[in-house]
Amino acid sequence: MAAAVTRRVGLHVEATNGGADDESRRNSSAADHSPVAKRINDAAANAKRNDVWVAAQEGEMPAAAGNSSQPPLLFRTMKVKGSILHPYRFVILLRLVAIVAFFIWRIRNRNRDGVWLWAMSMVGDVWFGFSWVLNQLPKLNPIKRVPDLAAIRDQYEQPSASGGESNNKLPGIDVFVTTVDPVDEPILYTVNSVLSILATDYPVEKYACYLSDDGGTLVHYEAMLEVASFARLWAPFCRKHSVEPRAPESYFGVKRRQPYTGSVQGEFTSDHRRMRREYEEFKVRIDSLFSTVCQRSQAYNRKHAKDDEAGMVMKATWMADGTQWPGTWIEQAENHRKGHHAGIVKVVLNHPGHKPELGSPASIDNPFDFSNTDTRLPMLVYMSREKRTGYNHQKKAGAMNAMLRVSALLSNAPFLINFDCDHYVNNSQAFRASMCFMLDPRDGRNTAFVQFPQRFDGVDPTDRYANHNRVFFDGTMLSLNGLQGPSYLGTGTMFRRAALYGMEPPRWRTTGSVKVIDDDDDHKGKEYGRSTLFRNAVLDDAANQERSITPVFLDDDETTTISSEVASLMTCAYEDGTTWGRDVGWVYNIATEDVVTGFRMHRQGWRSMYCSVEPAAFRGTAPINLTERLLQVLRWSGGSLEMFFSHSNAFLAGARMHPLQRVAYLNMSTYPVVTVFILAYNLFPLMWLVSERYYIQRPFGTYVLYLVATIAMIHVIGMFEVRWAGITLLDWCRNEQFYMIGATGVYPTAVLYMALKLVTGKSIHFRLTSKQTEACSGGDKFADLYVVRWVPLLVPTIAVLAVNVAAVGVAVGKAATWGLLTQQAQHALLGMVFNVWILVLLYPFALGVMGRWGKRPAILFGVLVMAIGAVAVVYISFRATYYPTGWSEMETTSALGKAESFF
Ligand SMILES: O=c1ccn([C@@H]2O[C@H](COP(=O)(O)OP(=O)(O)O[C@H]3O[C@H](CO)[C@@H](O)[C@H](O)[C@H]3O)[C@@H](O)[C@H]2O)c(=O)[nH]1
Ligand SMILES: [Mn+2]
Repeated sequence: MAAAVTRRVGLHVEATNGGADDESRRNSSAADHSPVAKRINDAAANAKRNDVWVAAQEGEMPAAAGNSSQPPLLFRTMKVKGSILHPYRFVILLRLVAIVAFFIWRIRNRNRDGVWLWAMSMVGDVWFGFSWVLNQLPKLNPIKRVPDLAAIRDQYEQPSASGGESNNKLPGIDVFVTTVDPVDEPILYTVNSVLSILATDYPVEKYACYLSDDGGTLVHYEAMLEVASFARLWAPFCRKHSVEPRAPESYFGVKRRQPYTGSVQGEFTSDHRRMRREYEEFKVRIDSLFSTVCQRSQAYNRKHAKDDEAGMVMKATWMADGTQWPGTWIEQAENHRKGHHAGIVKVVLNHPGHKPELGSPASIDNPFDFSNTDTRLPMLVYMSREKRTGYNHQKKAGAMNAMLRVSALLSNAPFLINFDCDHYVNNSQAFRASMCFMLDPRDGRNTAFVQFPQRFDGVDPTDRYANHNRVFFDGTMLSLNGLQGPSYLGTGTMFRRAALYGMEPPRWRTTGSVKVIDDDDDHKGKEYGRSTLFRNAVLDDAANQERSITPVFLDDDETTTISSEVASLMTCAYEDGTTWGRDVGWVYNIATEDVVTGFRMHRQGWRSMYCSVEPAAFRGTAPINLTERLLQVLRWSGGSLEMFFSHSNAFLAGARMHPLQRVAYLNMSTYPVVTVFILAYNLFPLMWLVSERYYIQRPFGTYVLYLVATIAMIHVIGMFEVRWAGITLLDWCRNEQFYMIGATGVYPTAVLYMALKLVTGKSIHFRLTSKQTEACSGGDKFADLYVVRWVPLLVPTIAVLAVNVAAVGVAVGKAATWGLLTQQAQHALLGMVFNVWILVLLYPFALGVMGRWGKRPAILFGVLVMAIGAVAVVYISFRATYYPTGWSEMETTSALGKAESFF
């Protein structure tokens, strides 16, 4: 019943949003023709939507030079309307008062017997209260910002009168995609990610796409060659018919197609059909790459073995042009294995030049008529940094830093966007949308990064393990957006290159110049490394933030110097003796590089912006397998504690960080500690199993009353957040449940890990989150949900489950022994409410460890009832055997509980 209600609320909210989407989609198609009309429409749409959010004023306008008019604002700011915001803040205040009163009351009513228990629980409660404050304070002022695509078009993209080179002033963007393994991170995701980037709606000559392959596998490189050739059809097709999304797998997977918004509807159906066939063939080619490479290599190896006098069979992996692949080989060999191979850069697609190139009309060879469509493609680069044994490669952060340097020489865009290989561009206006924040006349120059929410495909419909994480992506992030800005979340983020280089934000620069521009060459060498070309690129970056990209053609003979310089930028040794990984680039020596990298920028005084658009800008995949999900949360919580014990501790942030932003970071780096107390409380019923006499606090009735009140208030606050964040009740419940699952099983491990690291100085290796693969699931889309992989991480939560089931059993047993109306039974039942609540929270976990049986929750309930019944029976018979004449403790207990007349 409850589930049905939730579902209905969910549907309702979705329907409302869906309506708004249609509205904005219609608007965006009209926008190309009339920006003014769009803005009017937008305002109307907003008026309809503003039952929660209302317009707000933000920032000072820069003084207009002379009599010229003010530059237009590129985004609008919204705040939560007063009738929701004020009561929300009031309840928070009320709860603050309540917990203070609670502590005072507890101290006044100290237990004289069992002080140790009382004191321990007191420490726990103080921590609960404190961490709640850390979590709640930064949420007082949520802000939403809406990019104005029409305004940025008006200002930066005037069509040129002559129709030749466009008069487009949008700055350049380097797009980074990281991958490691073509199997663990299915190559189909990676090629879709790159295709969606190549086909996105941003001027092609103004962005470049880089794929970093940490595995150094030939299959990845050849996949990029296939992508480049397929994109010659795919990108013009997307442009011609304005299709969305532009990742083919999702595009063809969409059930309900959007209304057509292109300009040649007549040709759409046949183009679409042909394109689908092309894509199917493309997928077959990608699938067969593994065997193609293998067979080719075998053939070459046999041939060379014949040529070779000694007849030695080589085990090399060969490229199509008959040369050996410099990266890792299928059969491992010296210098060609994982973690030990040369660096590789290959420009797969060169910079396209500035003039649009229309395609040809349909012909026998080419069934698509692209005669009115620009067929150019942006620059595409494959790279794999050098790896050597004995070096710490710093995982993703190391890969990102290598890309940051290499791209500085090849295209040097002032902005960059980074994606994990399992994320793709879902809304082709996304790049432009984030640019609205970077170029806004108010505080754009001080904006280091624009973070988009992460949205996921392939999550089971009820989102058992809270993969969508809407409470975080829509609640927490909008709150930070009202402070200094959202934290960096690792993927779907646009950066200002200068901020990654560790430069100061303009508003904090004392002179007009930037830190990097000083003539002390030695100093720069220490910061950025030896490469002069790279240091010059850094200077260029500091000088001009609105530049286009500066293409370099690696194949050119004159650019051999650049080639060798690029090679040196990718070596392991390049960073030796520099500040890479600390003051420059992505931050090292931590399990999660993302939050700390953003933190470094915030402490320098940069701000960040949250950009949530409809339809979602980017989408990705998330682990729906319980073990995978828990391991992911383990890495995050471990990384968060590491952050606390590092130079990135929030207390050390310095004066430029917004005070509440600092509180938020403190919360982000201490939250797993709560597990100590949660575990203690959750396992406490164990004591009730042994004896009746343990009380945390007396008078027990008042204590419970306080608990119920403070917990209820958390939920009331939660309901306000559900309302302003625009999420569903289900999202919220899942979040509560997964919090408990994490806090009982994962956080203890994280705390232990951190303690070990502090003592031994050694950190543990976290593995890659493996992505779900439909291929191995035999048709069941959510098969991963039903696979249990046993890891020690599961044990504490199972223990908590068992203890609480037993406690319910004992409570039932007591009620049966003493009769419902006795005080013993009432206390037991009251305690039981707590146990049942824990069980409800852990319900998804229980389903998860059941594996395939979890498909039928009825079985779980059956087992539960039996277990509870069994414990109850054991209790009753135990009582009957040892206290056959009645309860000797009865008098003691009621004597102790004089003040418990409440019940
Ligand atoms: O040695 C490595 C290891 C990882 N990666 C890439 O890093 C990304 C993230 O790794 P993954 O294992 O998928 O982590 P997730 O848990 O899925 O990622 C989340 O958490 C990470 C921080 O722990 C963030 O960096 C990610 O952006 C965020 O999506 C992937 O693209 C990998 O290909 C590398 O390039 N080199
Ligand atoms: Mn991921």
